[in-house]
Amino acid sequence: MALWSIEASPAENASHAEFMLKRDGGGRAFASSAAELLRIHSQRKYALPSSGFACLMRFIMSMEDYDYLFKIVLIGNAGVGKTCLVRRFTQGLFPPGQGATIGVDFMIKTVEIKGEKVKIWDTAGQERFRSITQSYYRSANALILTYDITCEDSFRCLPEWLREIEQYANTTVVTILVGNKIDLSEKREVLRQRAEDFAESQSMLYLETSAKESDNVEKLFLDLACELIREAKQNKLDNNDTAPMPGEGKAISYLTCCNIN
Ligand SMILES: Nc1nc2c(ncn2[C@@H]2O[C@H](COP(=O)(O)OP(=O)(O)OP(=O)(O)O)[C@@H](O)[C@H]2O)c(=O)[nH]1
Repeated sequence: MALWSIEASPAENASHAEFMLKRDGGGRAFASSAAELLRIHSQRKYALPSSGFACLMRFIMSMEDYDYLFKIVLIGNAGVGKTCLVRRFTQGLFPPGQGATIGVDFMIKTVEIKGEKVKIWDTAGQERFRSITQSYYRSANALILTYDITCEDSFRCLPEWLREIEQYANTTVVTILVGNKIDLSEKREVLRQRAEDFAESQSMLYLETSAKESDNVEKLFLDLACELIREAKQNKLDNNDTAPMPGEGKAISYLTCCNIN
């Protein structure tokens, strides 16, 4: 795996660049914002080592203006639509012919929720690269456990994913179960009631989405962000803390709806 390092400008001939991403053994890229840097990084399909990932996160936190930064990680079988959900939310598009994610894909979006600037950092990883993705969801504030409603197998694997969560994720992480691809309802293999029952048995909320038609995608991410803000504020009050850090959220047993505007 190639190793990347990050340097802040001024870098030579980088009039628009604030960030420079340098690859071990040659190769570099410039970006004018941390979000662009992440996009370049993910397009080039190289995974950062976990130390690099932590470094990148610290860098973003120090360089960009925000009130909160939340890391939301999507997990679930390959092909259930994790990357498409993230793309729909962060870029407002459904990429035609979305290829399998190599390693981990990062995307970042800043939203304003009730006057607070919130950065949501999404990652979606492929199951074949679990050793990489595990280190990424260790510091997650929220996990979106995703399956495909037209694929029984992806639903049957959920207990396996829950074991991973138990093993690797922060015990206080917020987890939500998502059944994606509801635009393909004629091909549905997993009844909604069955999924709701399963989610309830695991104390998770349940939501059905379509990355393709954009159904419930905004709701999914923004409701999660709302709840994470609420928890972060509560933590701050409890601990007299100054800044909410990724992975420091407290247990949340359910999500509350809130108006975004
Ligand atoms: N009809 C429909 N197709 C979808 C939807 N979401 C994703 N897809 C398709 O499902 C396939 C897999 O989507 P991805 O987003 O790459 O799935 P993934 O879970 O990120 O897959 P990996 O990167 O391999 O882990 C692609 O062909 C998408 O076009 C959806 O909501 N509806």
